[in-house]
Amino acid sequence: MTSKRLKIETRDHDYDLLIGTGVSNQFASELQSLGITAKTKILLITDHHVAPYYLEPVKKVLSEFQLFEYIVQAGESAKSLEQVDSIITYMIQHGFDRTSYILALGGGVIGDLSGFVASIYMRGIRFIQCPTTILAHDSSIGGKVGINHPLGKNLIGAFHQPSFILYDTQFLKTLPAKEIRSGLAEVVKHGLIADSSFTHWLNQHAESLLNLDFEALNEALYQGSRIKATIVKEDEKEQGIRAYLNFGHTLAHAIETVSHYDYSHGEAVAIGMVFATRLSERIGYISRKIEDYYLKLIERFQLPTSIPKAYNTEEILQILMRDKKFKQSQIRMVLPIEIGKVMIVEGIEIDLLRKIIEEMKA
Ligand SMILES: NC(=O)c1ccc[n+]([C@@H]2O[C@H](COP(=O)([O-])OP(=O)(O)OC[C@H]3O[C@@H](n4cnc5c(N)ncnc54)[C@H](O)[C@@H]3O)[C@@H](O)[C@H]2O)c1
Ligand SMILES: O=C(O)C(=O)C[C@@H](O)[C@H](O)[C@H](O)COP(=O)(O)O
Ligand SMILES: [Zn+2]
Repeated sequence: MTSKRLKIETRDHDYDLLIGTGVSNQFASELQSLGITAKTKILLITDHHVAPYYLEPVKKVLSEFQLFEYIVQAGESAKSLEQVDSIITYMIQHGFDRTSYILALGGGVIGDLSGFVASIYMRGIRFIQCPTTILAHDSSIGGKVGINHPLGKNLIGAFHQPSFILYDTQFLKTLPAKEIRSGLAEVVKHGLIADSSFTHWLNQHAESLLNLDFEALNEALYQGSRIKATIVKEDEKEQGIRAYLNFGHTLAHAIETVSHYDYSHGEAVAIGMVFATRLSERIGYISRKIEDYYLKLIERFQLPTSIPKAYNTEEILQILMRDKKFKQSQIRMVLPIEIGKVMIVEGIEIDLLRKIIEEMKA
């Protein structure tokens, strides 16, 4: 595909997402147009899986800038206060100031961690997202940045919008199969919450997407990003419809925590979407036929749809009760009402959640 540009509009500032196979060769000129000069310090943050593939190529295209690098251990454990502390110490020691930038080169973990550091370093500096996973088409847009607490996922964070997103889909060619499937779960989520024709398109293109057919992939990532950008524009701080982007996440975050992150985020979201769909059918918002359509779609992407028997239901429920969508202990969830449409439902009975969790332990 030729590259595409999408404007992300937020109250704080607008910024561009530049997406396409090979767009990293435009990286330097894009940074210049943001006003970044050779005097600006840029801290490249990446992880130890991504670094061997892409750190040197990115440093090469950005060689005219004053680059520093910080490599963290790959995986969810990097989203921790200890990691934030070490990066901030490095930045202070290396003279980073309020004109400096952070560049997040990696998946959602690196984007969330780097963005969080940017949001608090000297009360906030600018940052750039350079996503390297399919999933990060979601995490790089919209400014939700943060880290985990041992008691739960993403419980510490901020809203801090990036200044620019450069998404070179060529970087996806080294993704392990598990991460391809995981990222596609969030693409499917974008279809299911907002666009029935995109959902049907995804159903037809599951195989090409799983095989990293770049034409299909670029299209899917652009459409998913467009859906996310539209929602973020309308409700940047999640006062209303931004919660739709949380479809599947109420249970997902609990599954990730209970599994000690053995389940990837996208896998857990897949289980969570099946859970929310089943709940919606039980309450009577959707038919069994639509429930089946959702289940089959998620299965087509080779994603998990059940909960391991060994997981303790009461522990899952306890973690789930800390969901950020709940208000004054009232259970609020995003449930599907037709293909491509969801709504927020309040006052769900905990016993019904318990029953469905038990049923899903196939
Ligand atoms: N802020 C948001 O709006 C938002 C949205 C969705 C998810 N998230 C967060 O994103 C995180 C999940 O992101 P993720 O799935 O990208 O996980 P990740 O960043 O852990 O990446 C997954 C794995 O793939 C490796 N990897 C990354 N790019 C690679 C490449 N090009 N080639 C080979 N290996 C590569 C990583 O090292 C890691 O091992 C979760 O913490 C989730 O909570 C945030
Ligand atoms: O951007 C959003 O809003 C989302 O909910 C996107 C989700 O895919 C993402 O996993 C997000 O980090 C979840 O947010 P949280 O507020 O429930 O932690
Ligand atoms: Zn998510």
